[in-house]
Amino acid sequence: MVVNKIKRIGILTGGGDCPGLNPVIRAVTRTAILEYGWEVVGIRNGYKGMYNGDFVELTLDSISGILHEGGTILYSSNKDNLFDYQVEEDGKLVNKDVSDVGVENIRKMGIDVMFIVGGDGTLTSARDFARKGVKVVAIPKTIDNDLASTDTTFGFSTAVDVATEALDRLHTTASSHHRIMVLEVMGRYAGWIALHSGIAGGADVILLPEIPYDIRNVARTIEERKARGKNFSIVVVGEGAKEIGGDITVREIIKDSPDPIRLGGIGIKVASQLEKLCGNETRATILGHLQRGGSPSSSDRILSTRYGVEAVKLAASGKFGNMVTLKGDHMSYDSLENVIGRKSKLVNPNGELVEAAKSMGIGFGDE
Ligand SMILES: Nc1ncnc2c1ncn2[C@@H]1O[C@H](COP(=O)(O)OP(=O)(O)O)[C@@H](O)[C@H]1O
Ligand SMILES: O=P(O)(O)OC[C@H]1O[C@](O)(COP(=O)(O)O)[C@@H](O)[C@@H]1O
Ligand SMILES: [Mg+2]
Repeated sequence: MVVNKIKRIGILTGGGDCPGLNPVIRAVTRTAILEYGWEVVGIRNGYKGMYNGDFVELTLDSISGILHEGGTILYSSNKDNLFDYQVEEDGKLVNKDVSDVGVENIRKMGIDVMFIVGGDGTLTSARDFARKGVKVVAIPKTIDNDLASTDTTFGFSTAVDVATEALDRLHTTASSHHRIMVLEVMGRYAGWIALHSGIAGGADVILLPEIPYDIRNVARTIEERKARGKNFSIVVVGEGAKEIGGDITVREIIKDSPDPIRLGGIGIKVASQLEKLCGNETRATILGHLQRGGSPSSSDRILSTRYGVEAVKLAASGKFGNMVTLKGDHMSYDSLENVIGRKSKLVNPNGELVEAAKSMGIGFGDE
């Protein structure tokens, strides 16, 4: 019954891009057209496109060949909060709530349901549009894997693969030169990418935002390796890692971004401290946006497809104001109110994975 009321859906991607966005767009479009006979409209550049009316018709043809492509054919933005949007009025720049303009634009386009793909920021706006009466179905995305309502987000596995490959490559050059190699990876305040790639890439030390470290403990782990005849070491640092009693390292503040802090620089700091303490030549690599670009892994393609198909089914059954989730191996959903109300999902310092790593002799700098 609900199905018959939907004729046209819209889809937008917001926040930092990540591998898997194109497979989600493809899954939503194909399922909507093939299973339900709906029309699909893409909204370009995240919420900015909703404000400017930047819409594009999505057809089976136009989404063909994007499954393996990184990025998003709809583009993305981590600025442009329509509830607090910068506009020019009487020659002055002022911030205003222009969300009604966005709602009116999608109404004029005949969009019955909005599919919104994003992380905590994008989904905060999605919740606010749902509160205004827009029929919203949300799909979680972030390489950081820090959204609490779902077990795993797409993009994470690809980011971990990229970081793991970087560690494999750093290993050989570290060994040739008896160096300490420090790799800084993304993740904001969550250490998932650092922990997973560190284990997969055989790191000797993993520094996480969730486990503040003492650099002397890190140096001791490296010295113990040297005593066993290993004169090189690999350290993975999550960008949000900090010393015990210390602060996060901020790279820059992006003023017009609702989440203005950009982390970065901790890898260089750790490398220079270790060079002094251990005496080995030390180099730092900041992996940066290589983790976000490029083709999604096969598991991310599958996960994105599952999220996309499930989101369309959720809309067809009239369950609006929800985000699709993965719980164990089951697709489910949670209300956007709950999703946004929850704290970020962080690494448990006493969890099984950290304990397993410690059992393997990996140092975390805390002891
Ligand atoms: N607190 C907020 N309230 C409403 N919208 C927000 C908020 N934070 C971010 N947004 C909007 O969500 C989008 C993406 O934000 P960002 O946090 O950078 O990415 P992500 O969705 O990956 O978390 C931007 O359009 C931004 O304006
Ligand atoms: O691309 P930018 O603006 O430099 O932002 C970098 C940040 O975005 C991320 O890559 C992804 O974060 P989001 O999922 O919240 O967009 C973080 O890991 C990183 O700290
Ligand atoms: Mg965010």
